[in-house]
Amino acid sequence: MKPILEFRGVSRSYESGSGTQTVLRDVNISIFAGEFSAITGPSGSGKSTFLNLCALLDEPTTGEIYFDDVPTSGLSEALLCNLRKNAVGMVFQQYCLLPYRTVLENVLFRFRYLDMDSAETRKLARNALAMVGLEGFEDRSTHQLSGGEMQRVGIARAIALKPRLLVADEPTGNLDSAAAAQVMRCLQQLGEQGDIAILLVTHDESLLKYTSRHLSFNDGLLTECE
Ligand SMILES: Nc1ncnc2c1ncn2[C@@H]1O[C@H](COP(=O)(O)OP(=O)(O)OP(=O)(O)O)[C@@H](O)[C@H]1O
Repeated sequence: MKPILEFRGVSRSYESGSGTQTVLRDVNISIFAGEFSAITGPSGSGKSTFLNLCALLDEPTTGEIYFDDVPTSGLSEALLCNLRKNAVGMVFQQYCLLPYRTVLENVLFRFRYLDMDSAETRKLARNALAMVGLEGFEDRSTHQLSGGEMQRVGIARAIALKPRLLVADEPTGNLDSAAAAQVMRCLQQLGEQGDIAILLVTHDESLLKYTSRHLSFNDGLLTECE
């Protein structure tokens, strides 16, 4: 099986007044469909930097990132933009929902700027809501939802276009343990369907029981944990 995403010799440095700070060092990893990977590590170890590279929001300083076997450094900004829109879904700690809009409107937001038939987008949005267990919630306003429900709307929005890769930065960071478990089970089920690779950054090691792979960063170095 070919990886969805492959890092070969990737490093990322930032320049500042005080010199160069290397945040990721020689990262080599392949990410496959059906995997649900947890990414842990101390604060400042490079987790979000890695996630931003995976979501193609940033570029390596050295090395190459392959998306579906294609080296991304050779892609035009238009093609990269297309990949970001269609092939990558993102879930945020703060949910980032439109306030006082319905659940369905929030998921439909994923289709803005896309030239798609509205009957088709509504069908995809409803399917995505069903996949996260929110069938029947379509017409509720987001301010009537619990935190766990809001995050599942965030996941539905992220998967509505059937991305190849789902990246989630601390998606349970604002949730109590019961709601966090609900969100993790939802992500686990999505991963088990086998079409998508899920990358989850978390500080909470108790969530590792839901994931199929554990990657850990320490001072910019990636370790695969057993
Ligand atoms: N755009 C940037 N410019 C300069 N330095 C940056 C930038 N983004 C991140 N850094 C630095 O890179 C290092 C790693 O940051 P990153 O956000 O990837 O860590 P993290 O492991 O996600 O941390 P946390 O768990 O606190 O979110 C930090 O020292 C941070 O200050």
